[in-house]
Amino acid sequence: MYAIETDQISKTYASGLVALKDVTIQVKQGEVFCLLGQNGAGKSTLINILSTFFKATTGTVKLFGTPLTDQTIMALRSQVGTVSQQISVDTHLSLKENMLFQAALYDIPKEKAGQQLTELIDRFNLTDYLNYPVVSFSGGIKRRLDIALALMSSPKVLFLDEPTVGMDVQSRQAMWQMIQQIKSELMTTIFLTTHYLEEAEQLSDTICIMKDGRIITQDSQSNLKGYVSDQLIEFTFPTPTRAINSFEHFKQHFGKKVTLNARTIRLSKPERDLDYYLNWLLQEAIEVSGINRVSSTLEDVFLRLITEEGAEGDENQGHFKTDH
Ligand SMILES: Nc1ncnc2c1ncn2[C@@H]1O[C@H](COP(=O)(O)OP(=O)(O)OP(=O)(O)O)[C@@H](O)[C@H]1O
Repeated sequence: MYAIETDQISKTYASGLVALKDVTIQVKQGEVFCLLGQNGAGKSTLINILSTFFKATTGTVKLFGTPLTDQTIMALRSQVGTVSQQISVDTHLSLKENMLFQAALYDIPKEKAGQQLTELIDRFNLTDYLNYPVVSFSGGIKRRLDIALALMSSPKVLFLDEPTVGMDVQSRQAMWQMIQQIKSELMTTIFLTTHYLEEAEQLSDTICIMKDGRIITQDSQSNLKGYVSDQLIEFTFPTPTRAINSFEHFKQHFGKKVTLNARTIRLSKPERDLDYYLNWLLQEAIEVSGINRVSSTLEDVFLRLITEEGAEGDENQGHFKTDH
Protein backbone atom coordinates (compact mmCIF):
# COMPACT_ATOMS: atom_id res chain seq x y z
CA MET A 1 0.00 0.00 0.00
CA TYR A 2 1.26 3.46 -0.91
CA ALA A 3 1.16 6.48 1.41
CA ILE A 4 -0.15 8.55 -1.48
CA GLU A 5 -1.47 7.39 -4.82
CA THR A 6 -3.12 9.53 -7.47
CA ASP A 7 -4.76 8.49 -10.67
CA GLN A 8 -4.89 11.06 -13.47
CA ILE A 9 -5.76 14.09 -11.37
CA SER A 10 -6.36 17.41 -13.07
CA LYS A 11 -7.08 20.82 -11.62
CA THR A 12 -8.74 23.71 -13.40
CA TYR A 13 -9.05 26.89 -11.34
CA ALA A 14 -12.20 29.04 -11.48
CA SER A 15 -10.27 31.40 -13.79
CA GLY A 16 -10.11 28.58 -16.34
CA LEU A 17 -6.37 28.05 -15.81
CA VAL A 18 -5.43 24.38 -16.01
CA ALA A 19 -2.81 23.93 -13.27
CA LEU A 20 -2.57 20.10 -13.30
CA LYS A 21 -3.04 17.68 -16.16
CA ASP A 22 -3.40 13.91 -15.64
CA VAL A 23 -1.07 13.67 -12.69
CA THR A 24 -0.42 10.07 -11.64
CA ILE A 25 2.08 9.51 -8.83
CA GLN A 26 2.86 6.95 -6.14
CA VAL A 27 4.58 7.84 -2.86
CA LYS A 28 5.90 4.93 -0.80
CA GLN A 29 5.37 4.80 2.95
CA GLY A 30 8.31 6.19 4.93
CA GLU A 31 10.11 7.74 1.98
CA VAL A 32 11.09 11.31 1.22
CA PHE A 33 9.39 12.17 -2.05
CA CYS A 34 10.63 15.33 -3.66
CA LEU A 35 8.69 17.34 -6.20
CA LEU A 36 10.79 19.54 -8.45
CA GLY A 37 9.63 22.06 -10.99
CA GLN A 38 10.04 25.63 -12.10
CA ASN A 39 7.79 28.46 -10.88
CA GLY A 40 4.19 27.85 -11.85
CA ALA A 41 4.74 24.13 -12.62
CA GLY A 42 1.83 23.21 -10.31
CA LYS A 43 3.70 22.02 -7.19
CA SER A 44 1.68 23.99 -4.62
CA THR A 45 -1.57 23.08 -6.35
CA LEU A 46 -0.65 19.39 -6.11
CA ILE A 47 0.37 19.69 -2.44
CA ASN A 48 -2.89 21.46 -1.65
CA ILE A 49 -4.89 18.65 -3.25
CA LEU A 50 -2.90 15.84 -1.62
CA SER A 51 -3.07 17.49 1.79
CA THR A 52 -6.89 17.63 1.38
CA PHE A 53 -7.25 21.43 1.17
CA PHE A 54 -8.13 21.70 -2.55
CA LYS A 55 -10.33 19.38 -4.58
CA ALA A 56 -9.06 17.92 -7.83
CA THR A 57 -11.30 18.69 -10.80
CA THR A 58 -11.00 15.13 -12.07
CA GLY A 59 -9.12 11.98 -11.06
CA THR A 60 -8.68 10.19 -7.74
CA VAL A 61 -6.43 10.50 -4.70
CA LYS A 62 -5.82 7.75 -2.15
CA LEU A 63 -4.07 8.32 1.16
CA PHE A 64 -2.89 5.10 2.84
CA GLY A 65 -5.20 3.12 0.61
CA THR A 66 -8.34 5.14 1.41
CA PRO A 67 -9.91 7.14 -1.43
CA LEU A 68 -10.24 10.84 -0.59
CA THR A 69 -13.97 11.66 -0.67
CA ASP A 70 -16.38 13.99 1.16
CA GLN A 71 -16.97 11.13 3.61
CA THR A 72 -13.30 10.37 4.34
CA ILE A 73 -11.79 13.85 4.15
CA MET A 74 -11.91 14.70 7.88
CA ALA A 75 -10.40 11.38 8.97
CA LEU A 76 -7.68 11.63 6.34
CA ARG A 77 -6.93 15.26 7.15
CA SER A 78 -6.07 14.27 10.71
CA GLN A 79 -3.31 12.01 9.33
CA VAL A 80 -1.73 14.83 7.37
CA GLY A 81 0.66 17.56 8.55
CA THR A 82 1.24 20.57 6.34
CA VAL A 83 3.91 23.23 6.51
CA SER A 84 3.27 25.80 3.83
CA GLN A 85 5.48 28.63 2.64
CA GLN A 86 3.69 30.97 5.06
CA ILE A 87 4.58 30.29 8.67
CA SER A 88 1.54 29.12 10.61
CA VAL A 89 2.86 29.40 14.18
CA ASP A 90 1.32 32.30 16.07
CA THR A 91 4.44 34.43 16.44
CA HIS A 92 3.12 36.28 19.50
CA LEU A 93 2.86 33.05 21.47
CA SER A 94 5.71 30.86 22.68
CA LEU A 95 6.44 27.50 21.03
CA LYS A 96 4.97 25.75 24.07
CA GLU A 97 1.74 27.78 23.85
CA ASN A 98 1.52 27.11 20.12
CA MET A 99 2.01 23.39 20.64
CA LEU A 100 -0.58 23.12 23.37
CA PHE A 101 -3.03 25.09 21.25
CA GLN A 102 -2.39 22.72 18.34
CA ALA A 103 -2.94 19.73 20.65
CA ALA A 104 -6.31 21.18 21.71
CA LEU A 105 -7.29 21.65 18.05
CA TYR A 106 -6.59 17.97 17.44
CA ASP A 107 -8.36 16.89 20.64
CA ILE A 108 -5.19 15.39 22.07
CA PRO A 109 -5.68 14.73 25.82
CA LYS A 110 -3.62 17.04 28.08
CA GLU A 111 -1.29 14.39 29.45
CA LYS A 112 -0.55 12.95 26.01
CA ALA A 113 -0.01 16.48 24.65
CA GLY A 114 2.53 17.16 27.40
CA GLN A 115 4.43 13.95 26.60
CA GLN A 116 4.36 14.64 22.88
CA LEU A 117 5.62 18.19 23.42
CA THR A 118 8.53 17.05 25.60
CA GLU A 119 9.48 14.32 23.16
CA LEU A 120 9.51 16.66 20.16
CA ILE A 121 11.43 19.37 22.00
CA ASP A 122 14.10 16.87 23.11
CA ARG A 123 14.34 15.13 19.78
CA PHE A 124 14.86 18.29 17.80
CA ASN A 125 16.86 20.26 20.41
CA LEU A 126 14.31 23.04 20.66
CA THR A 127 14.47 23.68 24.42
CA ASP A 128 15.97 27.15 23.94
CA TYR A 129 12.94 28.25 21.98
CA LEU A 130 10.21 26.81 24.17
CA ASN A 131 9.14 29.70 26.37
CA TYR A 132 9.77 32.91 24.40
CA PRO A 133 7.47 34.46 21.80
CA VAL A 134 8.25 32.92 18.41
CA VAL A 135 8.51 36.43 16.91
CA SER A 136 11.91 36.82 18.60
CA PHE A 137 13.56 34.07 16.53
CA SER A 138 15.16 34.06 13.06
CA GLY A 139 13.28 32.90 9.95
CA GLY A 140 15.14 29.57 9.89
CA ILE A 141 14.24 28.76 13.50
CA LYS A 142 10.61 29.82 12.95
CA ARG A 143 10.30 27.31 10.12
CA ARG A 144 11.71 24.51 12.28
CA LEU A 145 9.27 25.46 15.02
CA ASP A 146 6.49 25.39 12.44
CA ILE A 147 7.44 21.81 11.57
CA ALA A 148 7.57 20.81 15.24
CA LEU A 149 4.06 22.23 15.54
CA ALA A 150 2.84 20.19 12.58
CA LEU A 151 4.28 17.07 14.25
CA MET A 152 2.18 17.52 17.41
CA SER A 153 -0.68 15.57 15.83
CA SER A 154 1.68 12.69 14.85
CA PRO A 155 0.83 12.90 11.13
CA LYS A 156 1.56 9.85 8.97
CA VAL A 157 2.55 12.11 6.09
CA LEU A 158 4.14 15.53 6.28
CA PHE A 159 3.92 18.01 3.41
CA LEU A 160 6.69 20.60 3.28
CA ASP A 161 6.34 23.32 0.66
CA GLU A 162 9.83 24.72 0.00
CA PRO A 163 11.04 24.21 3.57
CA THR A 164 14.35 26.04 3.14
CA VAL A 165 13.46 28.86 0.78
CA GLY A 166 15.49 31.98 1.55
CA MET A 167 17.57 30.32 4.30
CA ASP A 168 21.30 30.72 4.86
CA VAL A 169 23.54 27.66 4.62
CA GLN A 170 23.59 26.96 8.35
CA SER A 171 19.81 27.14 8.76
CA ARG A 172 19.35 24.99 5.67
CA GLN A 173 21.61 22.30 7.12
CA ALA A 174 19.76 22.36 10.44
CA MET A 175 16.50 21.93 8.51
CA TRP A 176 17.92 19.03 6.48
CA GLN A 177 18.98 17.33 9.68
CA MET A 178 15.49 17.77 11.11
CA ILE A 179 13.87 16.32 7.96
CA GLN A 180 16.24 13.33 8.00
CA GLN A 181 15.43 12.73 11.66
CA ILE A 182 11.68 12.89 11.01
CA LYS A 183 12.10 10.24 8.36
CA SER A 184 14.43 7.92 10.25
CA GLU A 185 13.14 8.29 13.83
CA LEU A 186 9.44 9.02 13.38
CA MET A 187 9.08 7.01 10.13
CA THR A 188 6.89 9.77 8.73
CA THR A 189 6.40 9.89 4.98
CA ILE A 190 7.66 13.24 3.73
CA PHE A 191 6.46 14.96 0.58
CA LEU A 192 8.45 18.08 -0.17
CA THR A 193 8.80 20.65 -2.90
CA THR A 194 11.98 22.56 -3.52
CA HIS A 195 13.76 24.67 -6.09
CA TYR A 196 17.13 23.55 -4.75
CA LEU A 197 18.50 20.53 -6.57
CA GLU A 198 21.14 20.05 -3.90
CA GLU A 199 18.32 19.71 -1.38
CA ALA A 200 16.59 17.08 -3.48
CA GLU A 201 19.90 15.27 -3.82
CA GLN A 202 20.56 15.33 -0.07
CA LEU A 203 17.13 14.29 1.12
CA SER A 204 15.05 12.38 -1.35
CA ASP A 205 14.46 8.75 -2.12
CA THR A 206 12.18 9.48 -5.06
CA ILE A 207 12.26 12.53 -7.27
CA CYS A 208 9.37 13.70 -9.37
CA ILE A 209 9.82 16.43 -11.97
CA MET A 210 6.87 18.56 -13.10
CA LYS A 211 6.50 20.97 -15.95
CA ASP A 212 3.42 22.94 -16.96
CA GLY A 213 1.14 20.88 -14.72
CA ARG A 214 2.35 17.51 -16.01
CA ILE A 215 4.64 14.90 -14.54
CA ILE A 216 7.69 14.52 -16.74
CA THR A 217 9.22 11.76 -14.69
CA GLN A 218 9.13 10.02 -11.31
CA ASP A 219 12.00 7.78 -10.33
CA SER A 220 14.69 7.01 -7.77
CA GLN A 221 17.66 9.37 -7.66
CA SER A 222 20.09 6.79 -8.96
CA ASN A 223 17.90 5.89 -11.93
CA LEU A 224 17.46 9.56 -12.74
CA LYS A 225 21.18 10.15 -12.77
CA GLY A 226 21.62 7.20 -15.09
CA TYR A 227 19.42 8.97 -17.59
CA VAL A 228 22.20 11.35 -18.48
CA SER A 229 25.05 8.96 -19.14
CA ASP A 230 27.63 8.68 -16.38
CA GLN A 231 30.11 10.85 -18.14
CA LEU A 232 29.66 14.26 -19.68
CA ILE A 233 31.98 16.73 -21.23
CA GLU A 234 31.95 20.14 -19.63
CA PHE A 235 33.09 23.24 -21.50
CA THR A 236 33.86 26.13 -19.16
CA PHE A 237 33.78 29.70 -20.46
CA PRO A 238 35.52 32.76 -19.04
CA THR A 239 32.15 34.43 -18.37
CA PRO A 240 28.44 33.40 -18.35
CA THR A 241 27.83 35.79 -21.28
CA ARG A 242 30.41 33.99 -23.41
CA ALA A 243 28.72 30.68 -22.57
CA ILE A 244 25.30 32.07 -23.54
CA ASN A 245 26.67 33.49 -26.79
CA SER A 246 28.17 30.14 -27.78
CA PHE A 247 25.20 28.01 -26.75
CA GLU A 248 23.28 28.38 -30.04
CA HIS A 249 26.39 27.23 -31.90
CA PHE A 250 26.68 24.14 -29.68
CA LYS A 251 22.98 23.36 -30.15
CA GLN A 252 23.28 23.55 -33.91
CA HIS A 253 26.12 21.06 -33.84
CA PHE A 254 25.15 18.70 -30.99
CA GLY A 255 21.36 19.15 -30.82
CA LYS A 256 19.54 18.39 -27.57
CA LYS A 257 22.56 16.77 -25.95
CA VAL A 258 23.82 20.12 -24.67
CA THR A 259 22.69 22.10 -21.61
CA LEU A 260 23.71 25.54 -20.45
CA ASN A 261 24.34 26.39 -16.82
CA ALA A 262 25.98 29.65 -15.72
CA ARG A 263 29.38 29.68 -17.42
CA THR A 264 29.45 26.06 -18.49
CA ILE A 265 27.98 24.07 -21.35
CA ARG A 266 27.65 20.34 -20.82
CA LEU A 267 27.48 17.69 -23.50
CA SER A 268 25.89 14.39 -22.53
CA LYS A 269 26.68 11.03 -24.09
CA PRO A 270 29.87 12.23 -25.80
CA GLU A 271 30.78 9.87 -28.62
CA ARG A 272 34.32 11.07 -29.26
CA ASP A 273 37.42 11.70 -27.18
CA LEU A 274 38.45 15.09 -25.78
CA ASP A 275 40.83 15.77 -28.70
CA TYR A 276 37.95 15.66 -31.11
CA TYR A 277 36.05 18.33 -29.16
CA LEU A 278 39.19 20.45 -28.77
CA ASN A 279 39.69 20.40 -32.53
CA TRP A 280 36.06 21.28 -33.09
CA LEU A 281 36.39 24.30 -30.76
CA LEU A 282 39.48 25.44 -32.68
CA GLN A 283 37.78 25.00 -36.03
CA GLU A 284 34.75 26.97 -34.89
CA ALA A 285 36.94 29.60 -33.20
CA ILE A 286 35.15 29.14 -29.87
CA GLU A 287 37.29 30.16 -26.93
CA VAL A 288 36.87 28.22 -23.68
CA SER A 289 38.79 28.34 -20.42
CA GLY A 290 38.49 24.61 -19.77
CA ILE A 291 37.23 21.30 -21.08
CA ASN A 292 36.81 18.28 -18.79
CA ARG A 293 35.09 14.96 -18.40
CA VAL A 294 32.71 15.13 -15.41
CA SER A 295 30.04 12.94 -13.79
CA SER A 296 26.40 13.84 -14.22
CA THR A 297 24.52 15.53 -11.39
CA LEU A 298 20.84 15.87 -10.68
CA GLU A 299 21.07 19.35 -12.14
CA ASP A 300 22.09 17.91 -15.52
CA VAL A 301 19.09 15.61 -15.45
CA PHE A 302 16.71 18.36 -14.37
CA LEU A 303 17.87 20.87 -16.97
CA ARG A 304 17.79 18.27 -19.67
CA LEU A 305 14.30 17.00 -18.83
CA ILE A 306 12.90 20.48 -18.38
CA THR A 307 14.23 21.61 -21.75
CA GLU A 308 13.32 18.57 -23.76
CA GLU A 309 10.64 16.89 -21.59
CA GLY A 310 12.54 13.61 -21.65
CA ALA A 311 11.79 13.00 -25.29
CA GLU A 312 15.12 11.40 -26.07
CA GLY A 313 13.75 8.39 -27.86
CA ASP A 314 13.21 4.79 -26.93
CA GLU A 315 16.58 4.14 -25.33
CA ASN A 316 15.48 5.74 -22.04
CA GLN A 317 12.08 4.17 -21.78
CA GLY A 318 13.33 1.49 -19.43
CA HIS A 319 14.50 4.05 -16.89
CA PHE A 320 11.50 6.32 -16.80
CA LYS A 321 7.83 6.48 -16.39
CA THR A 322 7.13 9.30 -18.76
CA ASP A 323 3.70 10.81 -18.72
CA HIS A 324 3.31 13.02 -21.73
N1 LIG B 1 -5.96 30.17 -6.78
C1 LIG B 1 -5.54 30.20 -8.05
N2 LIG B 1 -6.35 30.64 -9.05
C2 LIG B 1 -5.94 30.66 -10.34
N3 LIG B 1 -4.72 30.23 -10.74
C3 LIG B 1 -3.88 29.80 -9.80
C4 LIG B 1 -4.23 29.74 -8.41
N4 LIG B 1 -3.18 29.24 -7.71
C5 LIG B 1 -2.22 29.00 -8.62
N5 LIG B 1 -2.63 29.34 -9.86
C6 LIG B 1 -1.88 29.15 -11.12
O1 LIG B 1 -1.68 27.77 -11.30
C7 LIG B 1 -0.38 27.51 -11.86
C8 LIG B 1 0.39 26.59 -10.93
O2 LIG B 1 0.64 27.32 -9.73
P1 LIG B 1 1.35 26.67 -8.46
O3 LIG B 1 1.37 27.71 -7.38
O4 LIG B 1 0.69 25.37 -8.16
O5 LIG B 1 2.82 26.41 -9.02
P2 LIG B 1 4.18 26.14 -8.23
O6 LIG B 1 4.90 25.08 -9.00
O7 LIG B 1 3.89 25.86 -6.80
O8 LIG B 1 4.94 27.53 -8.37
P3 LIG B 1 5.99 28.22 -7.34
O9 LIG B 1 7.23 27.42 -7.40
O10 LIG B 1 6.14 29.59 -7.96
O11 LIG B 1 5.33 28.25 -5.99
C9 LIG B 1 0.27 28.88 -12.05
O12 LIG B 1 0.06 29.29 -13.39
C10 LIG B 1 -0.49 29.77 -11.08
O13 LIG B 1 -0.50 31.11 -11.55
